[in-house]
Amino acid sequence: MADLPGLVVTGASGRMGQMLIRTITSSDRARLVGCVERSGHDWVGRDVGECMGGPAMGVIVSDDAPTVFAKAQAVIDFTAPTATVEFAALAAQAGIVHVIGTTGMEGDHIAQLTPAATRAVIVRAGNMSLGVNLLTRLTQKVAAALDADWDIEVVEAHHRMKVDAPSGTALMLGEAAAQGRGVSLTDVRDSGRDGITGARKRGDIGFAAIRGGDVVGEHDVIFAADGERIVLRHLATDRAIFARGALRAALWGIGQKPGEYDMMDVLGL
Ligand SMILES: NC(=O)C1=CN([C@@H]2O[C@H](COP(=O)(O)OP(=O)(O)OC[C@H]3O[C@@H](n4cnc5c(N)ncnc54)[C@H](OP(=O)(O)O)[C@@H]3O)[C@@H](O)[C@H]2O)C=CC1
Ligand SMILES: O=C(O)C1=N[C@H](C(=O)O)C[C@H](O)C1
Repeated sequence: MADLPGLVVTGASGRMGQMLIRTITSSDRARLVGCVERSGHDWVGRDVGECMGGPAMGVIVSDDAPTVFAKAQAVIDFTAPTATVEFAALAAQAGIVHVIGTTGMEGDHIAQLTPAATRAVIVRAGNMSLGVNLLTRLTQKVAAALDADWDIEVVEAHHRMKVDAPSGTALMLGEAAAQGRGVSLTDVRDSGRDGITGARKRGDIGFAAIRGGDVVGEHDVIFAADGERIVLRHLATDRAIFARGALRAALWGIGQKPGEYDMMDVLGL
């Protein structure tokens, strides 16, 4: 057991934090060696199992990331962009793998990961599930096969607590569609339509976001032409799919050279 790779979870109290803790502690391929929450959080200093309403796990939640990272081979981080940038520097200092599930990262956040990736492995993806990563490849292939007579729209739905839009997954799918078409998403992205928007511009890739209830995550990529429509769809009904993907990414990352990777690399897609 002590030989298994040691993993840390940041944002331990979050929806994904708790799912990751359950996934790691029920796996026979890794062990949980630390949990991090921000200073002042009422879980800090308490056993994480008890915080989650179950038996003690022997892991005390800490707000001291550098000390906890020093005991681990990888950290799995589903938090928020500013926190993730800070954790990337600390993971690089400790020389451990940093698996990033955090979405809503803007260009400047992503640029700040580059120095860390010269010293350590970073695996980052807007969606860690096998299904979505397969859908991403399919989207690229379908987009490559069709011309701009086919309008591309990405529609996503998530729970009422989600703070970023379009979702990280929607952007992954949009990027794949743009790549398939041989264009840059920045040049053709159309998100947040409201009011008199004018007719749709040929070649644009549109995004629409629905927020409500407890929806785990739903994504449609629609290819709409005159007289016909293709819809590629992924429905997530359980956050365990993301946690399993993140665990797989952490174990894969431990054997790699420093650099920035994504789930396509991990899954070999
Ligand atoms: N890539 C993927 O496959 C998936 C990605 N996600 C993404 O993961 C992220 C988290 O989602 P979810 O678990 O639902 O969100 P939650 O809000 O439930 O959890 C976020 C956690 O991060 C902590 N956190 C936020 N900011 C900081 C900070 N500055 N320092 C330390 N901790 C911080 C929060 O602590 P506090 O409560 O104190 O704010 C909380 O514990 C989102 O970006 C989401 O889009 C989600 C699912 C799948
Ligand atoms: O915030 C979420 O919940 C999710 N976020 C990711 C995203 O932004 O795509 C992945 C998944 O859809 C759930």
